[in-house]
Amino acid sequence: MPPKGNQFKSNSIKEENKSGAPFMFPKTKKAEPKLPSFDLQDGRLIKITGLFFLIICLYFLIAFTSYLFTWQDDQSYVLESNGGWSNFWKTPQELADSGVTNPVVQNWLGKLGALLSHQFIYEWFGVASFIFVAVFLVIGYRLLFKVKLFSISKTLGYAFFSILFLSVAIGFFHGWMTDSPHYLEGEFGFWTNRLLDVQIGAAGTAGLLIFAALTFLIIVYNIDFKLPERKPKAVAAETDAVSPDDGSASEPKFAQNYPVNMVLSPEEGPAPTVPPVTKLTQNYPIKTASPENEDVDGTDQYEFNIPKKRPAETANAPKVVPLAEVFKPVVLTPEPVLEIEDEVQEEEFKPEPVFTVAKTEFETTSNKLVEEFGLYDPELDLSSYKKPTLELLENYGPNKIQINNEELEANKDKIVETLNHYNIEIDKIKATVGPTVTLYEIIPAPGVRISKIKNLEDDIALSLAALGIRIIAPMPGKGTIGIEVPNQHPEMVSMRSIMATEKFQNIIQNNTMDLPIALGKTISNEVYIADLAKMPHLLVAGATGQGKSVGINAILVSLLYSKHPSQLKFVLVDPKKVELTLFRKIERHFLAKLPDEADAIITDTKKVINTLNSLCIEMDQRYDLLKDAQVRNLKEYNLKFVNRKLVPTDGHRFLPFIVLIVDEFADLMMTAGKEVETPIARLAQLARAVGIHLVIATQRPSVNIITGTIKANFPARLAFRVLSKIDSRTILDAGGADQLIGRGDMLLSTGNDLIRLQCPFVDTPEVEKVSDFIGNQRGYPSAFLLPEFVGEGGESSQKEFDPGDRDPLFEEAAKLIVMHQQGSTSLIQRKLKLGYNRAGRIIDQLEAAGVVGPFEGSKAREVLLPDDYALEQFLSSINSK
Ligand SMILES: Nc1ncnc2c1ncn2[C@@H]1O[C@H](COP(=O)(O)OP(=O)(O)OP(=O)(O)O)[C@@H](O)[C@H]1O
Repeated sequence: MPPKGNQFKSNSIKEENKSGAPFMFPKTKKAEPKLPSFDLQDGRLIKITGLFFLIICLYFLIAFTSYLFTWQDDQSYVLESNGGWSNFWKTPQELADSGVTNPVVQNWLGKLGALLSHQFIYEWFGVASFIFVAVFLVIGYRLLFKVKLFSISKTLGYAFFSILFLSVAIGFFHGWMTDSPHYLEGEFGFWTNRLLDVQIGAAGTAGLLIFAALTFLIIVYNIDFKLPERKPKAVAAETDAVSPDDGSASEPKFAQNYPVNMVLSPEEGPAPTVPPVTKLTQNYPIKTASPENEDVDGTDQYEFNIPKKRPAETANAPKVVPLAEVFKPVVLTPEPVLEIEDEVQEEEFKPEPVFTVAKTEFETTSNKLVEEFGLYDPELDLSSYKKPTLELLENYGPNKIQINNEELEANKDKIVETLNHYNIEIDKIKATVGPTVTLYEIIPAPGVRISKIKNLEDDIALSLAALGIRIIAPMPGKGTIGIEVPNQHPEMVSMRSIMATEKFQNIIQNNTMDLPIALGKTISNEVYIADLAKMPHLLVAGATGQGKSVGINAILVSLLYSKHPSQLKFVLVDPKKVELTLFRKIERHFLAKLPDEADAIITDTKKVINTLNSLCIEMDQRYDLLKDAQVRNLKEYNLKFVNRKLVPTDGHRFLPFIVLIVDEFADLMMTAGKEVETPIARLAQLARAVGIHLVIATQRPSVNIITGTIKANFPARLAFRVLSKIDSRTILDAGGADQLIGRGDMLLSTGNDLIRLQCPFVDTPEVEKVSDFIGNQRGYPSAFLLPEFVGEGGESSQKEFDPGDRDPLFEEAAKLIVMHQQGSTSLIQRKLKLGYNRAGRIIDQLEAAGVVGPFEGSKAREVLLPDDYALEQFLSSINSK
């Protein structure tokens, strides 16, 4: 909404033009001195009007009261037949001539008092005219003292009805006694009754009056509640509770708010399961369900009837029940502000009470928004986006385990032989053929010590003449000893075969995992899919050429196949510069970057530090948003946002998951050390709840790279083949990774379990096709922008302002910012339709020039110029330089 000041300006310009006068800025008009004007907004006029009403009120009150005593004396003076109002100007002589028997008026307020009272009371509405006094009082009091006795509009409405109704009602009863109009009902009341009598008869008139009275009571009583189907009988019972001349009648007299978790509103329809509240005494605490409360004296308690019998029966024997018991059937929402309302009712009338659980104002607005616009759909911006298809991936091999019985037999024989050689007897042996290794499970004869078998690991490997034998003794949860022997012809697990499985497709379709990553096949040929969001971070290690990069590609591809660009963003760090370049094409869909960065894939160590720190800012901002939304994690937050319970005007936004992938962590640690370790450790410690997850890969899992701090925060670790047992221990806290066979053979440690997996293979051309497929679709205008981070000596810290070098839109941007008093880049971007980079440059210039303050993280920058005038002065000063 444009500011008011501008509206006034444009209005005044319009008026100038309408009248044909030459165009002038309103400023020039200021020169003419003006007399004080009494327009409607002037407080003095209002006060005078208020005073006038109060005087009139007093005048009428005295005149009317006097009329009750003096009307007979003044009758001949005020009668229409004797001259009526024209007598006001007549001399006593003239009055005598016109037949006035008593020319000296007795009314305490003289001729005018007598004439006015006669007009209002006798000729119009009878004693009901006193209601005018009340009306004038309410209006005058409000205008003069600015004190709201009652709502003026309601007062006028009720007064109008009451005057007419009372006049006719009094006329109806008085009509039985007299044949001529009387001051009690006035001529209006008298003649209306006559007319009604002729048309609908006395009974009809009585019916009409009752109907009018009840209608009035219904309207008055239900003024704040909707009850169109309210029975007249119910209203009849309420007559004691509401008085028609009570200006506050819109609220039931006995309504009180109590901090109990629900609203009892008898107006909203029947609820048969709930007993009626028969008595409600103010200012007493509500008793909780305890046996001693059941017999307490009714006057000190809130008592509720359980309608076990018909109302008439329960009226005689009301049973006191604790509030908690009465309200049992209602499912409560957490801590809404709730009220109990009741009314005084006659014994025989028992309306059926109704429970409604009050919705907070906030809930109702969000419900309204959802009704109007539907749920917020984050995918709408890129609604045409298509997820990559399976055809983009290659199908390697038959995808079926080829069981070579000869090999199996030979291996079994060798194992049995070797063990026998060491006097270890075997009861049973079972083989499970996996893609790369076959697991032989041995049940040793009773009495054989497991440690003995474990110690023979190398001997068995030697006798089997195979690399990569791993002995698992005992097999967790199985009571057997496992010997993993590599297959002579390992099978390649293609990414496509994993993606095509029902398991993966179900996960994608049913959204059962937030960040599903396909990690290949287990030793028993099961497809293994993990949820990165639950891990919540992943440390990947493996010697060079063992399949690490393929593994990272597999993780990226799994996520690209399962998520919409609005739900997920990657921050890609690739110090090796070549591994992740394939994903450059998906920048505008899936990548996040620093505001001023040209390239979304970060290869420079300095920029990595800035990006990691920026991610920490993003994390902190997200925590602030979560705190503000009173939720504990990203999922709950987004759910609230989708349900429109959080609105962008409060700074809320839909939060996509952010996955940080670092392909060569060792390189970073060597060049930047603590500068990298600190933000990584912070993110690893805290970022999971706000949807930021890390995948850190390293070739060298030595302790100076994977430090204690980092390791402690990465419970999930993935080891490809490493060169030494020590490396294996560093990464997995256990041996085994050194005995893997490479080419995607890996061990996944999830804290307790160690699972051997064959990583799915996805080749570079496949990745390229997938990124092409995504990149060729319509994307966002730019990559997802991370918060700005100004490091020491960073570009943004140069705050020299050169007026000659300013952007052509500098002035326009400055005006915009001063007008909105909001120093935000996105405002400039939006209003001037600029790209982020240019808008960012302008805001830097504005900062250097002193129009806005420094960057303040998530908040908009402070605007240092208060108004247009200051800006104009400022601009002319820099222009003159
Ligand atoms: N899951 C797999 N299935 C089959 N072969 C694989 C698999 N993973 C890797 N390989 C083979 O191993 C080779 C090396 O893999 P990759 O490039 O991933 O190694 P790396 O660990 O990333 O090496 P570096 O650290 O030097 O980049 C691949 O070219 C491929 O032939």
